Amino acid sequence: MIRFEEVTKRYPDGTTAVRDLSFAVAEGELVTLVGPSGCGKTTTMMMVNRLIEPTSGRIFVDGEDVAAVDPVRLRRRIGYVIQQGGLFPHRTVLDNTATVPSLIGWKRARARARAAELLDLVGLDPSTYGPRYPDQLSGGQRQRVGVARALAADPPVLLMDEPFGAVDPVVREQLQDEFLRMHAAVRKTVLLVTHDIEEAVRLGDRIAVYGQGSIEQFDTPGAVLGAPATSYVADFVGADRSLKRLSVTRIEPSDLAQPPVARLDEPAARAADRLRAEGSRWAVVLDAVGDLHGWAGAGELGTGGLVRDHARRMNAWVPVGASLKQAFGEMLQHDAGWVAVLDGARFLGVLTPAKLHEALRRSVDADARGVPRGEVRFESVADA
Ligand SMILES: Nc1ncnc2c1ncn2[C@@H]1O[C@H](COP(=O)(O)OP(=O)(O)OP(=O)(O)O)[C@@H](O)[C@H]1O
Repeated sequence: MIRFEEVTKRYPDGTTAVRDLSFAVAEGELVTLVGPSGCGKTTTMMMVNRLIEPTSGRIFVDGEDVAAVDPVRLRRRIGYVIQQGGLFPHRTVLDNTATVPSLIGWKRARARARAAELLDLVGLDPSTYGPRYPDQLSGGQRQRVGVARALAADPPVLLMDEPFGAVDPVVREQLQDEFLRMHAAVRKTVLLVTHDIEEAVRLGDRIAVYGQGSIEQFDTPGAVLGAPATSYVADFVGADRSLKRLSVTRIEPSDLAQPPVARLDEPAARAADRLRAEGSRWAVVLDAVGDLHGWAGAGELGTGGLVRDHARRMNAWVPVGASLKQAFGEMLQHDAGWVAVLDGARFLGVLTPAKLHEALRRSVDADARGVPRGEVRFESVADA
């Protein structure tokens, strides 16, 4: 959808902002450009909508060389979000959001209806916020309006320059989550600039890590964190990259342990026999329809009665596909030695700290070798 071919930008004062840049962004893909200040990220982005012209090389959007497209027509097809939202201070939120549809000749009522729809999509009630002016909004709300405005004409491509940069970390994480949900629904091709590696990893399908004026590594978050291509990238992603990796590694069924399962209404002695046979000290307890209830220990089950007499509630669970970080968070929050992993309501297995560690190690190995995680085997301390 977006393709750079050997693009160089040299400013009149001799500064080379980017050198021989070649990369491509697939349709519907979200690529983050990350790197230290002054490395050329913004220059890269602004060449896509021709706010900056390259010195040499070519850039294609949807197969068309942008140099051959009228810049005004080009920008109508490309949404642009900048830090602080870049809103017009003297226009209401609704009119700000309706800017592009109005520019391309939509009737006022249609443009405003579309703007209201978009405000709703970014979590702002149009009847409350539509009539306000930008300075009557919080920083996070202004940024949402910026995103709504960029989406208003339904452009296939979205350029975002530090769109969540100007808010505190909590609001920032909220905005990122909302944006990811929205992106999953509307699936635009997105190029997003950030200097924050956490944000790059969290949002990007792939990440371009910039050195000075060129890309040092262009790969998935898992690969960048697990197998940095150069020592520069390793330094940039930081010594705690394994921790960051927790948030991008999704739980797969092959990661899970399968402890014995007992039903609430079965005789405890029968469950205790099963635990003994499997050499386990506890069982996961499911209710009559197979939903997670909690757990029960071998000792208590051995004293007879029904499983329900001994079962303890357990609320630590995550859906399959959640990140290892979420699973670890649940464990800590519930002070639990394991979390259940569910597919909808169906119990799939449990993640223990040892299994979590194993999943992390296998994902690093899988990325380095380019194979699926389920195929990676190794011995862990927990097996010994
Ligand atoms: N108009 C200009 N004239 C001369 N040099 C420029 C101009 N615009 C940018 N530069 C230089 O080009 C280099 C890349 O700038 P760019 O804005 O693309 O970096 P960036 O990675 O987006 O940085 P930041 O994260 O600080 O915004 C920098 O050295 C910058 O000083």
